[in-house]
Amino acid sequence: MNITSVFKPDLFTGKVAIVTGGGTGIGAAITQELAHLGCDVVIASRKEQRLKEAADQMNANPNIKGRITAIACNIRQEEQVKNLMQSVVKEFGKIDFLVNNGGGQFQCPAENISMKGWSAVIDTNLTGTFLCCQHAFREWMGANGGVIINIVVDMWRGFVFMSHSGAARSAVDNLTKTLALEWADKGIRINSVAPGTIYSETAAANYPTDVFSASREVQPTGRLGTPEEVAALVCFILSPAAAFMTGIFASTCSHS
Ligand SMILES: CCCCC/C=C/C(=O)SCCNC(=O)CCNC(=O)[C@H](O)C(C)(C)COP(=O)(O)OP(=O)(O)OC[C@H]1O[C@@H](n2cnc3c(N)ncnc32)[C@H](O)[C@@H]1OP(=O)(O)O
Ligand SMILES: NC(=O)C1=CN([C@@H]2O[C@H](COP(=O)(O)OP(=O)(O)OC[C@H]3O[C@@H](n4cnc5c(N)ncnc54)[C@H](OP(=O)(O)O)[C@@H]3O)[C@@H](O)[C@H]2O)C=CC1
Repeated sequence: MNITSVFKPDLFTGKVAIVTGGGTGIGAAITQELAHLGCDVVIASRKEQRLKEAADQMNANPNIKGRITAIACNIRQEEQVKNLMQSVVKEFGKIDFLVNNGGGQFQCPAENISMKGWSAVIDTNLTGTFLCCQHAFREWMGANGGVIINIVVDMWRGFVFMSHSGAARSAVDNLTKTLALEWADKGIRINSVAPGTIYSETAAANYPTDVFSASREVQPTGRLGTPEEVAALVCFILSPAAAFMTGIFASTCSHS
């Protein structure tokens, strides 16, 4: 994977981040960029073997200065989220950054979505994000401050055939705004970021048809975005350059 850093090489030296879904696609690019800038990163998701292999592969990159550690966690399970936050504080002594990137959905017309499928998407994207924010607050950030980024989608004009995800992400954006207000006096900044339409092998594997190629022509840039371009925006918001930015929705591209 490429690293496209435009920041100072030691920007995040000494910092500790958690990136959910940090072993694949956009999450892996965020992880690599953070580690390139000196941050220790804990990546967390369900598929432990794939997660560990991703961490090993990224740690083998000679351009990485931070250490990348894998901890299995299903963000839908509160005990696993609590364990993730407690393990990171125990091993690294703090949590400076939390990037709630783990999530996703399947395409299905609204009238055909089963209750189980609806719940899986809401529990992953809304409740999972809430649990990660809440337990990061309880275990570290409430007493020490920090920066949180919630990865959402550009759902403002609807999210066709992904009504469950559009509803969950819109709720996450509102949650972001509320937490920004509730937690500002604790030194916590929290913003949401919507990637434009970003191709990666793992993202594409979730769709039966080539939805990414199909959406290329409606992009104002005439091309899809890259995971590295989302990582650059995330690193900007985590950095002191965005110290006055909280409760904001930002996107790498408004047409998805
Ligand atoms: C225009 C181009 C797209 C641009 C925007 C791109 C946005 C992106 O987000 S790309 C990233 C895509 N990555 C992912 O979505 C990864 C994560 N996704 C998932 O893990 C699943 O989609 C999940 C959110 C549904 C969670 O999966 P899991 O907990 O493993 O649940 P199951 O697979 O067991 O499914 C539970 C339940 O959900 C229903 N269901 C699942 N897939 C489909 C489907 N393709 N069609 C219809 N219904 C589906 C179904 O009811 C499942 O239960 P069972 O029937 O018992 O299997
Ligand atoms: N690619 C795109 O165009 C866009 C992507 N997004 C969002 O960006 C984020 C990253 O997507 P992208 O990199 O493209 O796709 P990927 O499919 O590569 O990434 C999804 C990640 O989420 C993790 N994940 C899913 N469910 C859970 C769970 N219950 N607990 C913990 N981790 C979980 C997966 O790991 P595991 O399976 O091991 O749990 C995987 O690493 C997602 O939230 C996605 O919806 C938003 C807009 C556009």
